[in-house]
Amino acid sequence: MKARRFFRSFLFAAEGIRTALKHEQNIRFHILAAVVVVAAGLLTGLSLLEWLVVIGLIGGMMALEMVNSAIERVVDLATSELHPLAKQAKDMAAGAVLVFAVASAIIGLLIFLPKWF
Ligand SMILES: Nc1ncnc2c1ncn2[C@@H]1O[C@H](COP(=O)(O)OP(=O)(O)OP(=O)(O)O)[C@@H](O)[C@H]1O
Repeated sequence: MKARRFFRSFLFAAEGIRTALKHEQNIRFHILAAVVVVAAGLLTGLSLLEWLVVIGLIGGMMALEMVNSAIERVVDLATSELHPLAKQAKDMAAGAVLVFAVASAIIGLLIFLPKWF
């Protein structure tokens, strides 16, 4: 019974990922960026620790982008009117994505640049 519930939750999560891929252009951009980074990593040669960091950042970025999209939907569901709290919620969620993206870019540069130059 528990295993069935776990499996159902897994299916719902997979459905969420499919929805994000279908409707969110940002997610598709992140996938493209991830493919480029992984290709660069394979060509450059990364240590195990560096791969762990890169994979963690890629996964974190995509997960955060999906949470941002989920927050946008919940806000839109809660109100169709302009409300300062709706703006704050959406802007903070977008800000969280930006913070993680900037940190990821800096970490990526710190990993790759010394190997290239
Ligand atoms: N109900 C609302 N009340 C007040 N401000 C809102 C509301 N909905 C969106 N906004 C604000 O309007 C701007 C654009 O919002 P929008 O929902 O188009 O988001 P977005 O970031 O362009 O997302 P996306 O295009 O990925 O759906 C943002 O600053 C957002 O905070």
